[in-house]
Formats: sequence, C-alpha cells, structure tokens
Amino acid sequence: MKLVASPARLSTAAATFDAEFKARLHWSADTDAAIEQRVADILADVQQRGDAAVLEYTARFDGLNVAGMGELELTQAELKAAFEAIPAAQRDALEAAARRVRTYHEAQKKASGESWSYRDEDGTLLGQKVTPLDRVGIYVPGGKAAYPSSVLMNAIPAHVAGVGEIIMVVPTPRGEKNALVLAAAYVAGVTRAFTIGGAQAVAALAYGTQTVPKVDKITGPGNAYVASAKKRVFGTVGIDMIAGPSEILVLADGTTPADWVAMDLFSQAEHDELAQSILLCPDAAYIDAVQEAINRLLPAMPRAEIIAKSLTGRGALIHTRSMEEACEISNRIAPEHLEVSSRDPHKWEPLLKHAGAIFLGAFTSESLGDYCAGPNHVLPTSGTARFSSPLGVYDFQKRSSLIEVSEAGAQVLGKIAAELAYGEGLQAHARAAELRLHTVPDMKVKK
Ligand SMILES: NC(=O)c1ccc[n+]([C@@H]2O[C@H](COP(=O)([O-])OP(=O)(O)OC[C@H]3O[C@@H](n4cnc5c(N)ncnc54)[C@H](O)[C@@H]3O)[C@@H](O)[C@H]2O)c1
Ligand SMILES: N[C@H](CO)Cc1c[nH]c[nH+]1
Ligand SMILES: [Zn+2]
Repeated sequence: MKLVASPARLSTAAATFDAEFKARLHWSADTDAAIEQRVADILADVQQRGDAAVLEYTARFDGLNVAGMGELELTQAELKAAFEAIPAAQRDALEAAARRVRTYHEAQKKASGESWSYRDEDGTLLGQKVTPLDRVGIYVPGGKAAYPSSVLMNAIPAHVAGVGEIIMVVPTPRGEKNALVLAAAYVAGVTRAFTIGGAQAVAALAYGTQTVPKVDKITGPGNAYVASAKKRVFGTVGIDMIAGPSEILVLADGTTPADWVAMDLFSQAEHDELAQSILLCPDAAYIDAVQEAINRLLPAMPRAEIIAKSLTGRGALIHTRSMEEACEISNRIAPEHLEVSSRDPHKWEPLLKHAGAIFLGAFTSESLGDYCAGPNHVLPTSGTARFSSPLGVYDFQKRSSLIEVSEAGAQVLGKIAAELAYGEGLQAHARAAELRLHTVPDMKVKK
C-alpha cells in the first residue's frame, strides 16, 4: 500500500480559514477523555499500591514482565558499562553534545540564576537567595523512539543548578534497553535510574513507592499520557511545563530548498502520530514544491508510517498573504519550534513573540537544536509557549527572599507597616512593628 502524507492545504484568503485553522490546531491531552480517564486511574492505583501497581502497568503497557522492582533499576555499573561499550564515534558525539549543553546552561545560570542582594542607605539588607532542589525526577521518553539527547537536556541543567539527587525514569518496551540512553545517563551523572514509563512512572516519582523515591519536581517531555499525568500531579510535586507531542512551524519566504523544509517537517512528524508540522508561506508555488518534495522523500523514510499519519492528521501547509501575516499566525499558534527559513531572518524575528525556540536562517535546522546546539530541547507545546519557557537551570532552583532590617530601618518601616496593619484590622502585626520603634519605651534592642 502506498503511503500518502497530505497535510491540510489552507489559505488565509479563504472565508473558511479561521474555522479550518482552529480545527487543525485543536488538540490537547485534556480534550481526550479516554486518555484522561486512564491516567487518573493509573495515578490513583500507583498512589495506593506503589510498586505492585507499577510492575503491573509496566507489564501491560511496555510488555516488560519482571518479578520485582529491583529488576527495573539500572545500576551505576550498567550505565558505565554501556558508555564503555558504545562505538567511539557515538561516545565522542555524546560528549561533544554534553559539553555544548553544559556551556549553554552555565551561561544561563550566570545570567539569571545567582543569589543577589543590596542594602538601603540605613543598612537594611534585601535580596534573594537561590537554592537548588534536593531531589528531582527526570522523565526520558522511550515508547516510540529512544532519547539519549533528552537525558542530557534534563540532567545537565539539573547538575549545573546543583541538584542533590537526579532520579531518571525511562520506559524500555519489551525490556530492550537503549545503550546510548544508558551511556548518556552515565555522562550526565544521573543518581538512580528505573526502566519505567508513562503515567505510572510519573505517579511513582510524585508519590514515591517502596522502591522509587518521591521527588520534589518532575521535568521532561513525553507523550499524551505523560503530559496528562504531569498536569495531574502538579501541586503534590512541581513540574516544569507541558512538553507533549513535538511541533514544528516553518515560516518560509520561499528561498530555502524545498527538500530541506520537507525534511524539517518530517523531523518532528516522525516523533509521534500526534506531532504537528506546519508550513506558513506567502508563495503558493513554493508550497507546491514542498508538497512535491514530501511525496518524493517520504517512501525512503524508515518511519514513513508515523510521518504520514502525523502530517495527514495534524499537519498543514498554509498560504498567507504576506510574511507579516505569517508572523502574526505563528504568534497565534505559539509553536514549540519555530524555524524562520528566510534569507533575511532578522527582519522577521522582531515580529515573533511566542515560541519555545526560534531557529534563524536556512542553515539552522531544528534538528541541530534537538541534539547539540546547546539550548534545551525540552520545550512547551500545545500553545503553552504563550506563558512557558524552555527547560532551564531555573527549573531546578527555587528562590527565597532575604530581609535583614537594621535598627534605623525598623524606625522607618515600622511606622509604615503599623499604619497599614491597623488599616487591615491586624493588631498583632501593628504591635510587632511598633515594639521595635525607639518611641516605644523599654523596647530598644539591647546593645
Ligand atoms: N516537547 C519536548 O520537549 C519533547 C522532547 C522529546 C520528545 N517529545 C515527545 O515525547 C513523546 C514521546 O512519546 P513516546 O510514546 O515515544 O514515549 P513516552 O515515554 O512518552 O511514552 C511511552 C509510555 O506511554 C505509556 N502508554 C502508551 N500507550 C498507552 C496506553 N494505551 N495506555 C496507557 N499508557 C500508555 C506507556 O506507559 C509507555 O511506557 C513524543 O510525543 C515526542 O514528540 C517531546
Ligand atoms: N524534537 C524533540 C523535542 O520536541 C527533541 C528530540 C530528541 N531527539 C530528537 N528530537
Ligand atoms: Zn526532534
């Protein structure tokens, strides 16, 4: 049977555009009631029965039958052995990628992840103390593909932040362990690792089981089950964002070879049938050329079936009136990845507000960002880039305000606070401030 990838052909000039566009975009884990119900049941079961439930779901969903949780833990020796056994070229690539990701996140920490403080003229100190989280859980997807790069993208910023313990979970369908994933866990310095996935792994990390330690925060991407589970455990633990099925939006002025753009659309479509690839372009003949390239290149792709399903079910080639209009529509979509495939990307970049990551120019394929450019590839999806940011060192830190009021400062602040406290009807607040005023007898700080 011949596989066909037919993304929807839309035009912003058509009267039906808004409705068709909305229908194409509309999807999120919480609109899929079947997934939601299943995830809710799994979370409740793991919370109640712990390891026993995790073992059952791992057998059911990943085809991995074992006698006890001990068999689902990867030892440090196993991680090290995997690193030593992979071909030298893979080891070098892994280490080169890790170096670039580390350099980027160290710069990120310097720019915005350090404690700071200042003093008022009267000596009062005000500031913010930044501390790393004690223990985090990192989700590394593993259902339809293996993601050693996601190990690096999660664990390295956690390390740079100074997190004490990094607990990794990764499903290994039918028990097939991916050597590169294990090697990446070794390179990135993961503390403990379990071969579990899906909602049951998220639940194990959030609630803790007899074997899996409860964590403070869960980060990392995953499929619709993982995204929904993370949303539901938020509050019990922190989460980074909703990083669900991958998305790419290519904003093209028609100057990049059509084959390059077709392959970039494939690159995210091949992740998942639910991934979304969209092209926005003001040149109709160029859109035809990209569709022709899709037809020609698809049969040779090993993951052609997933690509065809994703492009046909969720993809779109949109003809716009202008590049300006294309930028405006891109902002409405707020994609995970946005490629500005143009001879003059800096002309359009200032118009772009909402995207997880922006890739400028024809040579910046999104896939370079997935592996080794340096910035994080764990990014907000489903339009959440309107309010969320890429995974970063800041996700593994928290902040405490620091306040040290001097004796002189207390004289000024005490009067302001007391006035406002009486206004709120909170007498104890007011008195606590007033007792420190020199005007109150016998209450001066002893020297
Ligand atoms: N946004 C990002 O930063 C980013 C990065 C990498 C990957 N991704 C996305 O992550 C996803 C990875 O998905 P995946 O499936 O390959 O791996 P995954 O690890 O996310 O999901 C596999 C797990 O899903 C669960 N599952 C599958 N079918 C189920 C069912 N019918 N009922 C209950 N549970 C079920 C199983 O427990 C299985 O272990 C893709 O959508 C990819 O696009 C996103
Ligand atoms: N594109 C994914 C984020 O949506 C990340 C990734 C890992 N490997 C390949 N791609
Ligand atoms: Zn990718």
